[in-house]
Amino acid sequence: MLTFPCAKINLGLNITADRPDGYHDLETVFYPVPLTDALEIKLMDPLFPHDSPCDLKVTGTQVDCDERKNLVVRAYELLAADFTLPPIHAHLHKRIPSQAGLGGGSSDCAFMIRLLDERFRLNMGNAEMERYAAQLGSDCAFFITAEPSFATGRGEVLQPADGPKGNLDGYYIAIVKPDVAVSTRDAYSQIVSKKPAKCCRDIVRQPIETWRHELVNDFEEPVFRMHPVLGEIKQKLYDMGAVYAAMSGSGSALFGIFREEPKDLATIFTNCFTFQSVL
Ligand SMILES: C[C@@](CO)(OP(=O)(O)O)[C@H](O)COP(=O)(O)OP(=O)(O)OC[C@H]1O[C@@H](n2ccc(N)nc2=O)[C@H](O)[C@@H]1O
Ligand SMILES: Nc1ncnc2c1ncn2[C@@H]1O[C@H](COP(=O)(O)OP(=O)(O)O)[C@@H](O)[C@H]1O
Repeated sequence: MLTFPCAKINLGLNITADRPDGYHDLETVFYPVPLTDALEIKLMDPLFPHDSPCDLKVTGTQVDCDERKNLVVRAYELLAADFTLPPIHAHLHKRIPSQAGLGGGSSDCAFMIRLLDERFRLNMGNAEMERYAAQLGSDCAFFITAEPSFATGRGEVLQPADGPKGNLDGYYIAIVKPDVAVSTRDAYSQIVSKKPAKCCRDIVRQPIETWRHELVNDFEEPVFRMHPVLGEIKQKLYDMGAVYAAMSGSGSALFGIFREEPKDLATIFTNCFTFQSVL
């Protein structure tokens, strides 16, 4: 059985408070984008010699973590503690860049939970799958439905991001991934949390032309200070005609939203993806 875990971008991201558990409260609009990994599972032959009941092979772009610690394996182990699951082979083909703020690892584990639920008829509803996903990472729960969502709490409290102006159907989204790695934990350590003047959910309901002046990702200021090239890429996306451009999550990927398909992006940026936003 095969599935395609998608990436996300953050339309606005405000870190609103420090929490006693060491995490931060935030407000963000998660928006799914059709840049995907591929994830397949197959039943393991009972005679196949195995160390782990989830035998994972990873291909494609590099992931900086041991296969046994991969979030796909951790999702299997989390469910295997509560459900009877047979041993499986999993194949993950990575296309979503890592340490990009695009939620690639989070998406893989949420899609693994969905895949296991469907294949082995675990009969979990979305709410139960979201609870499992949230145990693996703060933004994992969003990927269970991967619908545009307004997120609060650690990122796991989700509501539909309603409002027609938040729907980017027909627009082109360009994602640029510079050769800079940003650790999410380090990025959070640079943040001074505060409530925004206006909530990002309300701003994305406004006409997209207003976003440039109102929609903020709080990580940009400290991360651009550490890596000025990221601010330069954001400006370049505006110079190329983006109606809105920002960093995604804690970086280092930048995205631009365009009315017309941006031309020659690949000649300007070495690692970039463009697609029309159709949900
Ligand atoms: C910043 C965001 C914004 O969407 O995305 P990415 O840039 O990673 O895509 C998310 O909050 C990332 O969520 P996720 O990547 O799941 O984070 P986790 O694995 O739960 O936590 C990694 C580390 O980030 C910090 N962390 C994370 C979430 C949060 N609300 N407060 C935090 O302080 C903690 O230091 C934690 O140890
Ligand atoms: N399936 C996976 N894909 C990507 N990263 C993974 C995966 N499983 C575990 N990881 C670890 O999680 C970290 C964060 O995942 P990543 O996809 O880079 O998220 P983001 O770019 O949103 O911060 C990676 O640097 C890697 O060490």
